[in-house]
Amino acid sequence: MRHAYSVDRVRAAERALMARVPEGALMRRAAAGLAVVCGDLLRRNGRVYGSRVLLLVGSGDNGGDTLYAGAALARRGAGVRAVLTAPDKAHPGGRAALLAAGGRVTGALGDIGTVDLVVDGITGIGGRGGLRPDAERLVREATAGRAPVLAVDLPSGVEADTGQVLGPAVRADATVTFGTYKPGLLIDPAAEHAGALHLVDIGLGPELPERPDLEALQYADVAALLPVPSGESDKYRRGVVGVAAGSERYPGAAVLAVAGALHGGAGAVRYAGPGADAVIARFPETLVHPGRPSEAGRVQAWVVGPGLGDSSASATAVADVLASDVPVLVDADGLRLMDADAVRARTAPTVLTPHAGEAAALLGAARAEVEAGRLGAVRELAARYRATVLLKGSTTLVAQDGDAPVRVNPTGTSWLATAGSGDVLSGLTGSLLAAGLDPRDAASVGAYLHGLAARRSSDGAPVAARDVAEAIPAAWRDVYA
Ligand SMILES: NC(=O)C1=CN([C@@H]2O[C@H](COP(=O)(O)OP(=O)(O)OC[C@H]3O[C@@H](n4cnc5c(N)ncnc54)[C@H](O)[C@@H]3O)[C@@H](O)[C@H]2O)[C@@H](O)CC1
Ligand SMILES: Nc1ncnc2c1ncn2[C@@H]1O[C@H](COP(=O)(O)OP(=O)(O)O)[C@@H](O)[C@H]1O
Ligand SMILES: [K+]
Repeated sequence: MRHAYSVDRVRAAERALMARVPEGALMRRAAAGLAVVCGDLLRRNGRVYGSRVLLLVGSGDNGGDTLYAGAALARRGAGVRAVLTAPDKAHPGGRAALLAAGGRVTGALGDIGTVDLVVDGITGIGGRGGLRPDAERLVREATAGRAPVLAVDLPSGVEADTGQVLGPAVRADATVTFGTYKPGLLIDPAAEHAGALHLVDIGLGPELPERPDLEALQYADVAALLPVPSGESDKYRRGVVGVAAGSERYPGAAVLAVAGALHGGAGAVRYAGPGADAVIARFPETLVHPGRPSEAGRVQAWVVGPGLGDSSASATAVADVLASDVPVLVDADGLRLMDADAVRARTAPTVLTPHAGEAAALLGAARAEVEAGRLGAVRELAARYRATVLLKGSTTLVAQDGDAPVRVNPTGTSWLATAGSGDVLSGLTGSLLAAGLDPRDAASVGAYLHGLAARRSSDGAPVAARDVAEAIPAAWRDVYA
């Protein structure tokens, strides 16, 4: 599991650790780790000795880390120049170390044409509200060349706790972060500014609380959660998932949701609705019923919503499913048709899977607001609907009502932004629910496999939703291996 902690908790842990170690030890550890990554980057296109490194140094400890790392590079023969945003406030120890190692300190940027690496040490966890105008100008000019940009702790200007980008911010090729990930490194739009992530251990682990603010499943976590049949299993014990999706107008949504559901670990898929003929033509293994969900037979979880359209029959299907006593996943048109009180009154789990536009409609906000502040939006929805909420998009987040950490999905590709791929995800996730995963696990494992399947089937080229569904078994095998 990859964890992220908010700034307050990072600072509290740092205070506890600092009380136990010699003064300056943490900054030395951070700077040493930073210098190693700088060295690796420089060696990719040459070597450290004789290379030219430009440090952008702010007035806090983020600048201090950067100056000490610059000193280490200067000792290895790099030509290191530091531009200070506030010369009288730069970290005195770091500045002295750089000068003693033969580095230079200036107030002006000078020629950037020959620079091999730009290190952004303007702000870390102490930065707020985007870069100030003078820092913004410096960053713009310093990063106009071809040299890679490495951010220290965080790309300066992004919000560490939320992933918001409230003003101008550094765009880095890579970020070296200390002690633990911060939420902003994992959530777009800030995550897009961070590039490749490197975590440097400074000994903070034992001081951090057990429960992170954010977590990301890794291969091994997902493998441990996948429902795998045993000798005792039969199709009913593995769970039956019901799919209430599609309409005369959108029969394809029914087919795609069923395609996802067939690959999610349930033992059987029941389909209820007007797309029965289309479903059976494509997937003869489906148990179909042309009428309402409550008459379709017993299931262990329902998926309702994709392609339902607006008819009275679709409203009935949503109400039917919400009245059931099994876990329910509501997606797409179902999110519009559902009665909020009926959702809140449910005793079995409910999973809502909106994209940003649907989330905005549920919150009475603008879509852009949701996209800019995903973490706040997903938490708010989970609390309002007393549900598990999977917010789709460039960063998929899963939040549950209560204080469990929010999950951020590490897989996926922007090629997933294609019609129908959400239908596949809802079927897949519903199938995991029917197989017995708890709602938070089902949603995060569903998103993980879906993203991996998309990457596998895309491999850098456009994909269609059905390609994603077909690649789910390969993604499953990847994880399980
Ligand atoms: N606290 C610790 O024990 C450790 C901290 N470390 C480093 O220290 C950093 C935190 O240091 P600080 O708390 O001094 O804070 P920062 O260095 O992140 O930033 C604070 C400084 O930036 C200025 N600033 C704030 N917002 C700005 C903006 N929008 N534009 C331009 N300047 C702005 C402030 O005036 C302040 O002087 C971490 O990110 C990390 O890099 C590491 O050395 C590891 C140990
Ligand atoms: N920019 C993006 N980067 C990564 N994944 C994305 C992006 N945009 C959308 N997705 C993913 O693509 C899928 C689209 O789902 P959805 O919006 O419901 O589409 P549809 O309704 O057409 O099925 C979701 O899994 C979502 O997370
Ligand atoms: K920084």
